[in-house]
Amino acid sequence: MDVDVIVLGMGPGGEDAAGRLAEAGLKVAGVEANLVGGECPYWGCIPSKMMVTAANEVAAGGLAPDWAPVARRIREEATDDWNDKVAADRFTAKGGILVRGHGRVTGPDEVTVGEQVIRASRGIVIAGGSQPAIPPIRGLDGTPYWTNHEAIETETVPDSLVVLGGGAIGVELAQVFSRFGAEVTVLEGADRLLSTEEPEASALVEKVFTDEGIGVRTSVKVDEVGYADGRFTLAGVAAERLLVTTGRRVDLAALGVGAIGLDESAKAVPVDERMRVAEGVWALGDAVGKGAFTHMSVYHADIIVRQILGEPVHEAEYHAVPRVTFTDPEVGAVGLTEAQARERGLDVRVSFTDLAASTRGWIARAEGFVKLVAADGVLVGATSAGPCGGEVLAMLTLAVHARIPVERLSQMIYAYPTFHRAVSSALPGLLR
Ligand SMILES: Cc1cc2nc3c(=O)[nH]c(=O)nc-3n(C[C@H](O)[C@H](O)[C@H](O)COP(=O)(O)OP(=O)(O)OC[C@H]3O[C@@H](n4cnc5c(N)ncnc54)[C@H](O)[C@@H]3O)c2cc1C
Ligand SMILES: NC(=O)c1ccc[n+]([C@@H]2O[C@H](COP(=O)([O-])OP(=O)(O)OC[C@H]3O[C@@H](n4cnc5c(N)ncnc54)[C@H](O)[C@@H]3O)[C@@H](O)[C@H]2O)c1
Repeated sequence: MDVDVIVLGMGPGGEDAAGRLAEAGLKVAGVEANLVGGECPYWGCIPSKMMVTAANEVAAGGLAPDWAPVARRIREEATDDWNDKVAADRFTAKGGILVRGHGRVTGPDEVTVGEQVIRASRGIVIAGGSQPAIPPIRGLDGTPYWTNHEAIETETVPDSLVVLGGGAIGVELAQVFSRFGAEVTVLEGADRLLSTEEPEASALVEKVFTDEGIGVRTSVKVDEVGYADGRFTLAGVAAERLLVTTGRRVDLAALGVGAIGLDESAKAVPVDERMRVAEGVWALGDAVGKGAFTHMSVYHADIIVRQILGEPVHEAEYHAVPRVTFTDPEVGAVGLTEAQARERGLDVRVSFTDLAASTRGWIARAEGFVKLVAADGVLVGATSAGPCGGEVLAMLTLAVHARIPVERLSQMIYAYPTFHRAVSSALPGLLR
């Protein structure tokens, strides 16, 4: 088959790129091995945030800890029982050609799916996303451990759960299952949860978890997993279920990118600032290792689509990448942490404000904080943790993205009494 563009992988980034290119009148083949929409709508962001929303209502006392309606909502509203007909129809209605199956790049303008060879005259977009990275722990292979897929699909809450890996997925799901009645222990290899975020964020989440009865063990090295009589045992903890959330990996060999001269043992598909891999080949999203977030996939897709359509395009920038971990309290962060800024040799200034010191924080009895990291008179990073940490993050993302001088930010009027007013309390600490 001859087309204009092949999009290999129809996750959030691939689906967006393929749909927009098809709408613009190009002949687009979207290749998908599993479900059109990818990880985010079926096993990631959307169902996990439905779980988080329900868990927060349980914790607030507004909802009984009954899992059945949560599982039903995920099945009926989020995933259509893990059926992508709506998404597939949406793409074909735009004129796109959906090719189901596992595709491999077999040349600079060619992707092969089973017996079918597809050739593209305008380009290939590699959008294969990522898969759970499973550590090579003795005894783990062959056991019925969960990844995010089984955790999202579950119709029952286990009586006990060990979560291996205290990153974003691990902490969000640990709190959900705990609030729905499971006895949960998080085992983290690093010396703190959310180890890539500010240490104050880790301390806050660890404190809240401990207060809620979630076991937290850090600096844990798991050498062996035992599984017998329906129970897992690892690092001295026994539980009905084991959820492995130890990061994600990109399988370059499965994408066949050796055919265009790439090292298939690399961790990610290498791209330049316009997401170009080679002449007529682009890549996006989790596959390029520049932040595994849906908003990054769609950001990349926009840069690629504009080039293919000959529209004005900007280069990808990574100084203001926002991320939100949807624990309660939420941890929102953008740009560099203090440690990362110091590692870069920047002349760093830091300021910290406890949310409880702000009027709204005090009224809401909120736990959280705002931490600002500045260099050369502009914010280079910030963390907003609290009940609306992900929303307070918006103004901080704008400030880091647009490099608004700290001085100018300190002249702004902050509505009273809001959580974001804590930012105005932290700013003077950067100016002194
Ligand atoms: C539990 C969980 C919660 C998350 N929560 C959030 C959140 O709150 N906010 C956020 O921003 N991000 C979140 N993420 C991350 C987000 O889901 C991913 O960053 C996003 O889905 C990546 O999009 P993508 O388009 O790069 O790839 P993916 O979503 O991984 O999709 C890639 C697609 O390509 C297909 N594919 C791969 N290889 C081939 C091949 N060779 N041939 C054919 N098809 C192929 C796959 O089947 C898949 O459908 C979460 C992830 C998880 C697991
Ligand atoms: N709210 C969000 O935006 C959101 C939510 C979930 C996931 N995501 C995305 O998905 C990505 C993957 O999530 P994740 O939580 O799987 O990965 P992660 O890389 O964020 O965290 C993995 C954690 O597991 C630990 N770990 C690794 N190997 C271990 C081992 N053998 N024993 C014990 N601990 C071990 C790491 O130290 C790390 O803390 C995230 O980085 C994020 O980009 C985003």
